[in-house]
Amino acid sequence: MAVLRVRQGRIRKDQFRLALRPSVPELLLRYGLRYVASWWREALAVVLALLIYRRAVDALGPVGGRGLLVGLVLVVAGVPRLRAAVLGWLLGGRLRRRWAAACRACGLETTRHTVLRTPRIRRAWRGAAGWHLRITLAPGQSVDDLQQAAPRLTATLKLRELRISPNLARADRVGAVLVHREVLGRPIRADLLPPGDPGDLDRLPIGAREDGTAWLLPLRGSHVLVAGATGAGKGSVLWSTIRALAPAIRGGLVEIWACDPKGGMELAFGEPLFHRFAVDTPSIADLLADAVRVMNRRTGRLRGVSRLHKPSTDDPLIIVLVDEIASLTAYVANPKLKKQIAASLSLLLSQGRAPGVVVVGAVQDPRKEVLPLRDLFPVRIALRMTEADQADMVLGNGAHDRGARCERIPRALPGVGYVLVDGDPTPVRVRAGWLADDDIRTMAAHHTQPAAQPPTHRPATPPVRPAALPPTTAGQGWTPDLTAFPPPPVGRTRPGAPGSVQGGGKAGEEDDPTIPLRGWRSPPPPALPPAPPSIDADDGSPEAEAAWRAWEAHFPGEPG
Ligand SMILES: Nc1ncnc2c1ncn2[C@@H]1O[C@H](COP(=O)(O)OP(=O)(O)OP(=O)(O)O)[C@@H](O)[C@H]1O
Repeated sequence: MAVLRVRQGRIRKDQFRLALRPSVPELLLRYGLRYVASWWREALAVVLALLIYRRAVDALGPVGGRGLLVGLVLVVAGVPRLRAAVLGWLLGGRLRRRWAAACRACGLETTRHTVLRTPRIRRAWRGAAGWHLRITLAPGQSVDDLQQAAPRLTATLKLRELRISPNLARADRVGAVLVHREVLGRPIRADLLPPGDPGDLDRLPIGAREDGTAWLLPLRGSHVLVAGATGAGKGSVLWSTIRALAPAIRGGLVEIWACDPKGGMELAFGEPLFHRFAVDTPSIADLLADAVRVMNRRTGRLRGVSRLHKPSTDDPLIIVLVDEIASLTAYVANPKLKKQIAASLSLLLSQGRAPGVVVVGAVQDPRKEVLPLRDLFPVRIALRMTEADQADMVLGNGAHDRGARCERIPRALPGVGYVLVDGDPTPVRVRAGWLADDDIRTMAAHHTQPAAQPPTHRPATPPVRPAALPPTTAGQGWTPDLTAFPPPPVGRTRPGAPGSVQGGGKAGEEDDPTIPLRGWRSPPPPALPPAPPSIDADDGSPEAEAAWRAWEAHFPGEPG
């Protein structure tokens, strides 16, 4: 600080001097003020505690006073919200000091009116994974400056991760999450998640979020894309979704039309849950063509009546579930089939949301060349990726900078990924529930479809013996009572033998995972319908109409 001294009212060259060194009182004042500004919260807390103690001693005596103080501390420590508020208030001061020092060290300091400024924490609260901040940028800064400095700030503040997200309403404000610990480190048992409500398909509980709340997937009126490298846990997202849908499947409100282009390796052991199941390219093409036809009919029926299909037992929500969707869009060798599949998928993705034909797809490689329809999925989940730019391909531009560091998710954490929730641009870290093979077997045995359905290919396994269904009250929060359906006895039998249901797990992971159903004789397999006409042939000609009528004769329950 420079002090200008003027003598005799006029400034002359030899009549003033600059005091370049601060005086002792100045130093005392400066550091005293800084100390008070830094520690005033702690000091205030001590003063308040002493005041309360003195008052309590006056009123209740020394023992009563101490008891009251201890009681107060216990109440604050015992009530999580109170504890978080008090700790947040107390530690917030120290956090602000550390943050300001880190910003200075990382060059995030600007000068205004000779005052040095750093991005300022306006609000801070502690979450399960670390601190959540609301920050006001210093003059002359933008959110990009903070995002560029994020790796340096992460190291300076000794964090696991730092996520910076812009505030869409004000350019000078940003949100930040200082992640200190991995809260999704342990697998989440899907059977411990809340069961899906058959009436609420907008919020399916399929895992947990980093803040400890349930990860809810909106499915009705949407399409969902799950992207991740091999072994990233895409299967667990698909199975958790099926688990959450199981009560609705059983209640007849949802039909799953499953396609497993990998020859049934991933989905085959949930086959009893599926309304239709296809494992080879021609039958998948037929399944998708049929989904397009149902969608077109529904669109015609709903036109002018409703803008969003409401699932009912007569008109269920159809979920076209595709594992490794790139096998259908990029790796099909037959050009005609490839074209037909591409046409069906584009129609379903562009028009299927409103009439209740929803696509849920998994993909390893999210590049546009592999999945040109990527942008037609409104809900996207990015699991572990191999390259940094793939997070942006899935979640949108800038997602990686805002914290979706998918390439840094450890291999040891399958099922962990990032999603965007409720239009918030900050990616939320999530982990899908994990269903062991036995859980999938039990679920498949307990939640079979209400009625046998015409399959697109001859089922590899006989249907599970049907259990008596409890009365369902669709849409009124019915939850399945699993205790009413004891699991079938588990034992060893020849895989694929009559009277056995193929077990779960990836093929080859378990040597003989089968469930024998003693005394149960397989019913004869249902008559196979003729091959469906291709959608290219649906040109309104009498021949095409006749072909479709022959095909539809096999589906008496199909809404016309
Ligand atoms: N949510 C999860 N929690 C715990 N473990 C999981 C989870 N998801 C997957 N795993 C484990 O990771 C392994 C690989 O998962 P999964 O088969 O679902 O990956 P994927 O992405 O579908 O791989 P691929 O594309 O090769 O089929 C599983 O066998 C399982 O052991």
